[in-house]
Amino acid sequence: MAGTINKEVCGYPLSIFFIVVNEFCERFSYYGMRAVLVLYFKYFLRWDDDLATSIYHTFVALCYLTPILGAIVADSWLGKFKTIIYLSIVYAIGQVAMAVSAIHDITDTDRDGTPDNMTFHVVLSMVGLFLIALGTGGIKPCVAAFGGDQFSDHQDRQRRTFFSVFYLCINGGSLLSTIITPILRAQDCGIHSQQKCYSLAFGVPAALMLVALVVFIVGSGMYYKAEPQGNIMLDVCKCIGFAIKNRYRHRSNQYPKRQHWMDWAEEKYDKLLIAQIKMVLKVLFLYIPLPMFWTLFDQKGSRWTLQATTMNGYFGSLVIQPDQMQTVNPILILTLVPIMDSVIYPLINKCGLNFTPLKRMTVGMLLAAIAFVCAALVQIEIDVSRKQLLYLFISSSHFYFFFLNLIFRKHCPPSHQHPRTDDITSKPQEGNNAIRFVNGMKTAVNVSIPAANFGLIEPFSYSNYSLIKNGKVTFTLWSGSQSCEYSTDFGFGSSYTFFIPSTLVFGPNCQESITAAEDIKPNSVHMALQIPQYFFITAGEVMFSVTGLEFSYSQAPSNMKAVLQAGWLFTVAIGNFIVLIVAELAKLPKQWAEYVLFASLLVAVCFIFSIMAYFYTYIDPAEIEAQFKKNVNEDDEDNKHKLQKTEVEMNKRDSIKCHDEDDKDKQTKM
Ligand SMILES: NCC(=O)N[C@@H](CCC(N)=O)C(=O)O
Repeated sequence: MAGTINKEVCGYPLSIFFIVVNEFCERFSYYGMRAVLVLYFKYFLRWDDDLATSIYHTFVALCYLTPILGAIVADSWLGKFKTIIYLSIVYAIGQVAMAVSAIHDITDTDRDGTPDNMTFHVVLSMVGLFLIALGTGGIKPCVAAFGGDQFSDHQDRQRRTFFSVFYLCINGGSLLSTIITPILRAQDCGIHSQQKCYSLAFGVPAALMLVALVVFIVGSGMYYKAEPQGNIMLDVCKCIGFAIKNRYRHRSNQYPKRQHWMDWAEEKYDKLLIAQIKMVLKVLFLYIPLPMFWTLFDQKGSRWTLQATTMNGYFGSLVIQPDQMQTVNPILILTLVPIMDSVIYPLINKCGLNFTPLKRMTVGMLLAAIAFVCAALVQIEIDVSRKQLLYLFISSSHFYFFFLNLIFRKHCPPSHQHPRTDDITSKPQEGNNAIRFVNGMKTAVNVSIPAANFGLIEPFSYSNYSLIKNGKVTFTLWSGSQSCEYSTDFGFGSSYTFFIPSTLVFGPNCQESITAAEDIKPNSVHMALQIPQYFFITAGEVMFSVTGLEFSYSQAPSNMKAVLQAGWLFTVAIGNFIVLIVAELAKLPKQWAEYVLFASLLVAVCFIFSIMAYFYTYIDPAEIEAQFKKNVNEDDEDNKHKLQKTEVEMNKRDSIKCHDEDDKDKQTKM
């Protein structure tokens, strides 16, 4: 580090405290918003699964395309500090826009609980997501590098510890937010009507982004702020462009071939820069198959969350929301990273196996493929249970309504017979339960719970369905001035018809009198079945992602570490685009088949990657650079030597000349 750090605590610059806290809050903000995003698309904006998944992955892809932009702005223009400040403001505005877009009351003019001008909500949320992608991606390559800048050259150990703590902060922030924001989303809130509280679920991440910004600004006086060094990316592009042009100009056979096509830039560019670009290109070539890993990895937040909505979230007395299942990933990261580093890798080494970074990444890919096979098996289990439920539904409702029709005909004149409300034939969304009442009494009955009112149910008539969350619910039934209570427990995704018999006696409770018909059974496949797929994908992430980050850093030349980091993040962006393309092209009718397709594609890509990795030779960029510098110095020494020799000879000649002239002068004077 070129600057001086004044304040240090336990050998660490105090400034990194602000950077680490900033990262924690920023990742909380990002992952918290992302955890509920696909459900917001589906249930608030009312998009179908495919559109929700497509827009989700487009957003994630954009978040990993913008790091290139952030790196260019920081390196060539504003510097990292200012780039982080300005883009964090953009980011916070985006989060606020998302929170506002989720307030249904803004356009709910008829106050029925649903937005009346969906265009307003869609446009505002899309603008918000664009600003967030610009902010989060833009600052991503800057914050880590800015943290690294705070250390002096002799603080290598501390810098390494900083990066570990930094990674743990990422996952700590992500863990907390993926627990908290789904809880906030599951709350009911609103001014005129109570709806799922997406505005709060986006509002808290917005507040955390503001905290991140304030914390970063508070540390301002303590940072080492390196000046922008000029845009290395531009130099790299120009050098590659020149090499291609020069090669094309000299395409005829009369020109001797060069060892590497980049050597055609030698006429104009420094040999060291050319060597550095060769190192980068070698790694970038190896990156080509990597996006497929991210294609599978990032479906945790979309397809897997949607899968969880069709499952049973009861863990004893604890109820897990579908989007909260994503917390399994950071929990496993926080435990698996230390276990891998201190137990698994040393054990493999002890067995005499050379578990190189590229081998680890290959195994990481295979683990991700296994995770998708697990997801497919879970999906098959869900599909089978649904088929059984549909059969049960058809048989129970047929029997039930045959029975009701008999009662209607007996008690009710044709003019009073009301048509039956449309039966639900598929599982209610979001793990809710669809409930309706049938009034078999000769008087009207009002049924209500704190969260819903079934309204006044006419004699021998049906109420509409109401969606009710899981857990214990107490219904209050009113007829004139008489009332009674009926309580029952609901699971996830069921449908019930409750029958109020003509013989109902109102009293303190009517528990025994009301009969329930289970039209659709609650979700029976337990969410715990998703744990194996989360375990495999996270173990894969530790082997692939953590190793990949380290590999990208260690194989990059000193002045292009950021270039390769941007390249690494670019593979994540491409991976998310592949989800869109494959899902769109394949259009498989069965979800499990799509999971198997993705797993097979990753195995195929993994095979190609292992062949490429076999031919890769690891390098020590610092050594190569030192060699070049030595050669240049030796050349310089030679040149200096030659120059000195020439100067001496010239001086000699001059002095002889001078002597001659002096002699001549002397002779003339004499
Ligand atoms: N477990 C998620 C995680 O650690 N994510 C990191 C790295 C993501 C990536 N694709 O490189 C993060 O910075 O969010």
